Amino acid sequence: MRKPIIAGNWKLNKNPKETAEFVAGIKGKLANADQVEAVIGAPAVDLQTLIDAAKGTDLKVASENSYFEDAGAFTGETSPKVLAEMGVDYGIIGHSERREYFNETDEDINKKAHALIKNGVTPIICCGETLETRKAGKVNEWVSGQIKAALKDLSAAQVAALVIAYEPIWAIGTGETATPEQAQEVCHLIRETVAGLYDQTTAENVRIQYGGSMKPANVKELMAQPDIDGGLVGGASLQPDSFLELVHYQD
Ligand SMILES: O=C(CO)COP(=O)(O)O
Repeated sequence: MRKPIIAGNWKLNKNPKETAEFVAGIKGKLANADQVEAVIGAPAVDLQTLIDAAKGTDLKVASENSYFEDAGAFTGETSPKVLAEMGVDYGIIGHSERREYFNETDEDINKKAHALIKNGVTPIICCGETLETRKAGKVNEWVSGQIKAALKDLSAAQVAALVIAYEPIWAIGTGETATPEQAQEVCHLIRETVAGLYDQTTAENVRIQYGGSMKPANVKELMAQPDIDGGLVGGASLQPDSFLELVHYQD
């Protein structure tokens, strides 16, 4: 059974003070931790505050990006080894904003996945197509290509334990959500791709999130889809009440 995972991705929002305030706002209110995993992905400069504030709660912590080397002369980068030492649970990698604005390639993302796993941090690997690719009818080929590249040389056991986030770029921050059917179709394709690369058991274990304007008003119908196991949420994860509503979508 795949445990649903609702993860916020704060992007470049919130400072340490706002981070602590957010956690104070959800403290004692994650009532369904045995049924749904709740995660917040925060900027690197907020992670220590988030980890300290989340102690004693069921909230898990994610980084938004990390490098593929543990240490060395890599000015400005974030070490996956240090993230693990700090107690970070998940590492978001390959977000479309990183691919677009910071020129991250599929090869970088694969190296980052290996580095996180080596250090005991669970990757959340993002994929998704542009509107142009969708209009050209090339979603399947594009997304399965991203998945194959990101998972290169990972073992079946490693893939079964990680999380894949399908985020159609045209739905991110636009208010335009993919329909549950559109999201399900691609999440199913991702699971089929994993089954083809590995086996049915691995495909049945890997968790797949949808991301792109997920909010309290649409979370239920998206989560009702058989291949959608969670959400990666930007805007609607910034306020405690909205995040709590998403985590409690089953109520
Ligand atoms: O990019 C996203 C999460 O990683 C989605 O952002 P929004 O929920 O703001 O559309």
